[in-house]
Amino acid sequence: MMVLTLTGLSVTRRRRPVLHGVNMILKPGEFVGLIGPNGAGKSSLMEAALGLIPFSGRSSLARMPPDRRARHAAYLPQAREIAWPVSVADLVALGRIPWPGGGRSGVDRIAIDAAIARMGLEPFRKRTALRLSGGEQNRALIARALAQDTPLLIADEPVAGLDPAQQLACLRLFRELAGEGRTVLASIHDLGLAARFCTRLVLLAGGHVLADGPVDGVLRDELLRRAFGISVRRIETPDGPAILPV
Ligand SMILES: Nc1ncnc2c1ncn2[C@@H]1O[C@H](COP(=O)(O)OP(=O)(O)OP(=O)(O)O)[C@@H](O)[C@H]1O
Repeated sequence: MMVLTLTGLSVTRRRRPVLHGVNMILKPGEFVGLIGPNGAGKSSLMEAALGLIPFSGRSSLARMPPDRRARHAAYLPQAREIAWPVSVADLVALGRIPWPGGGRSGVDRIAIDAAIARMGLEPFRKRTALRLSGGEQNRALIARALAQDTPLLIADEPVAGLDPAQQLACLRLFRELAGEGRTVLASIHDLGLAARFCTRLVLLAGGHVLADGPVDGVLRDELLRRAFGISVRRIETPDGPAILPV
């Protein structure tokens, strides 16, 4: 069973085409890193796949009715906006709205507590989410997405603004989710982290998929030069490759 199928997905923004006929199939157990330069179309791809912006082509997710879609995919948008002064626990509980208990059942409470624990947010449970640091707010929003308990997690730059330890914890968690049979699609700018944790990479540039496949096949010099205009130095370490842009 496919978790997400995109066929010929194209997006035009302000009459400018920004995504050109993208095809992508995501399967259970994949942690797919979406890499590419600023403006490549990574956010547009995720927003169109979710049915949040107009597109042409086909997204299996966007075709679902909204209630089913919310039980199939959780989304961490690039803009981390918390609109109201709710507690961290209440913010995470919002992830349960698509489910029958709506955040108040015993099942909901278990999912909420598990998400809070997984993101190390117990000390902040009762604190107003607006009074957290930027990185802590980010973790609370990831916890909300985890509480949604969906087969697919779409995360736009989930490690932006996190300290190095939290970056590792977040990506390790996403890898664990994939190990549990879920699917994660996340845009990541740090190529070294993407290489270490993702099971597959998709390289996007100018709205086109330049490469899609195993990490080593995508992080090739010639492809990176075409996409980013840079070369990289790759240093193999016991923890995976360190990738230094030069
Ligand atoms: N709301 C918008 N209205 C008009 N154009 C937009 C809008 N959002 C993005 N764009 C344009 O669409 C193109 C793709 O942007 P997108 O945000 O999808 O790229 P991205 O790969 O996510 O970039 P980044 O790495 O900087 O987040 C860019 O040229 C951008 O200027």
